[in-house]
Amino acid sequence: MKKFRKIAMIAHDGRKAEMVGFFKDHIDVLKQMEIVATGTTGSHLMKAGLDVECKASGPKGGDAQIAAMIVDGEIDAVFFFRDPMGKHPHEPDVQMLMRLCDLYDVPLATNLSGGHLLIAGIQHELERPA
Ligand SMILES: O=C(CO)COP(=O)(O)O
Repeated sequence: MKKFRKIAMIAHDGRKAEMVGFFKDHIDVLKQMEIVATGTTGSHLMKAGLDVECKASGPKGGDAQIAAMIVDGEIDAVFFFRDPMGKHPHEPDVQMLMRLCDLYDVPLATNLSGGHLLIAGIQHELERPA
């Protein structure tokens, strides 16, 4: 199992409130890692209490920037709360990011329940003796 040092957090507009609630629920685990986020998601998360590295907004290339970090081996897990009912001009970037998670075997949670499970797995790893 890999160690979790840096994670990405992304939420479509219809899922941002959920992401902020998730962030607050798990802040004790999340504060042990570096967090990178797409622009608007990141600004919401910073207001909720932790330092977050903010990339461009999703429609302006933020997903693509995080995808490039995945290729470079910089991201250990991705929380991407997607809105399946929304239409997104940058859908190709979203697909690319998810494809690269699969290609590089980076764990990806695309909804709240998956997010809770992934956090539980990360917490377990962080607490395991080295
Ligand atoms: O569009 C997004 C993900 O595809 C999210 O981008 P923002 O966090 O900038 O809203």
